[in-house]
Amino acid sequence: MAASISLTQSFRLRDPLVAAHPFRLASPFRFGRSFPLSRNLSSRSPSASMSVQAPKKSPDVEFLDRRESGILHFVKYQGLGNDFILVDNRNSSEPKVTPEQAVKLCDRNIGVGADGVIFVLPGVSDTDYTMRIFNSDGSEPEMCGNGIRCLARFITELENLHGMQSFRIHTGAGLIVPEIQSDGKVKVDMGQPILHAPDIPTTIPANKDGSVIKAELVVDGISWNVTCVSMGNPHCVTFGSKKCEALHVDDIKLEDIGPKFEHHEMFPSRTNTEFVQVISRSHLKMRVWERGAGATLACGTGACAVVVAAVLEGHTERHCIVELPGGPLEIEWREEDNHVYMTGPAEVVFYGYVPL
Ligand SMILES: N[C@H](CCC[C@H](N)C(=O)O)C(=O)O
Repeated sequence: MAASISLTQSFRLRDPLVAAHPFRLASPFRFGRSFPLSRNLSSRSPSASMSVQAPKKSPDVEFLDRRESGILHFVKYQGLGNDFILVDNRNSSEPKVTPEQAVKLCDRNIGVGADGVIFVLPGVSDTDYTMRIFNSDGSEPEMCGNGIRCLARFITELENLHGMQSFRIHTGAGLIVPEIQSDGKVKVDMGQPILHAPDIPTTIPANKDGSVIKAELVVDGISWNVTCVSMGNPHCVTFGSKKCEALHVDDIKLEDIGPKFEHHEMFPSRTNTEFVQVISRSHLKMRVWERGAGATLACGTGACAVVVAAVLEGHTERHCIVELPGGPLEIEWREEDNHVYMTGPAEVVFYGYVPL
C-alpha cells in the first residue's frame, strides 16, 4: 500500500529567514513545528513519524532593521562582460567587505558571481573619490580598466548626475580620470605605461633602457616572445612563440597555459597575460588570463598594455581597436603626452543585497 502523508498546515511563502538569507534554499517544511498529521500509512517498514517544532520567534525587531544589519547593498555592473560588484563606500575609508568575503561574493555558484568587488571610497588630496578592488581570488590589484568605467557610471547614479561628467579617481596606479561621453560610453585617461622591468615588476633580463621587449620567456618548455608593460598592474603580452611567431588566439588553451604564466617565477607579483593576434595595423584580437581572476571576457588594463606592446614591437599604429571575447575597446597611446586612453561601455546588470 502506498505511504502518503498530507500536512494540514499551509505555509507562508515569504519566510523571514529566507528573505534575510536569499541564498538559503526556501523550504516549505518548517521542521520543529507540531502539526496534526492526517496520514494513511502502510509502510513496508515502521512508519517514520515527522515531529516539527515551532520556529524560535525572533526578537521584536522591525523586520527591515533585522534585515539591514549584516546586509550588503550592491550594484552589479559589467564592462564587455568583465563583471563587478560595486559597493558604495563613500562613508568610510575602510572597505565594507573583506578579501575573504569578496571571494565568496564573487563565487558564481554560492555568491553573487563576479570577477571582482569594487569600492567607491572618499577621495584623498585633490581627487574626488578613491577606487579599490578585490579580485575574485581576494587579492588586491592596483588598477582595473573595465572596473573604473563601471565605477564612473556608478558614481553618476549615486550622485544623481546626468550628461557628460569626468572624475579624478585616486587608485593604486595613481590618478586616473574617467569621462562619461555623450553616448554613455566612458573614456579613461589611464596614465602612462610603465616599461622599466623592476617597476613592472619582472626579473626577465631587460634591454639597456631597462625595458623588456620581445624577450624570451620559457613557459612549460615553450619559448615565448614577450613584452612586459605595467598600467599600474603587471602585464605580460605575447604575439607568439619562437616556434609560432603569429598566434591564432582562438587556439590558445587559456586554462592550461594561463596559470603557468600567472605564477611564473619571473613575475614576483604574478602577472596578467595577454595572447594577441594582429589583424591589421589598427586591429588586434586578444585573449586574457587575468591575475587573481583567471580567463575573463575582457581586460581594460590588458588592452592598453597590448597596444603599447604592439607599437613597441612594430605591429600597429598607436590608435587601435582591441577585440576581446566580450567586445571591442578603443585604445590610443598618445604620442604628445605618452598617456594611454581607453574608451568602452559600462552597464548596470542588477541591484541587490546580500548577507555578509
Ligand atoms: N586582475 C587584474 C585586475 C583587474 C584588471 C582587469 N579586469 C581590467 O579591466 O583592467 C590584476 O590583478 O591586475
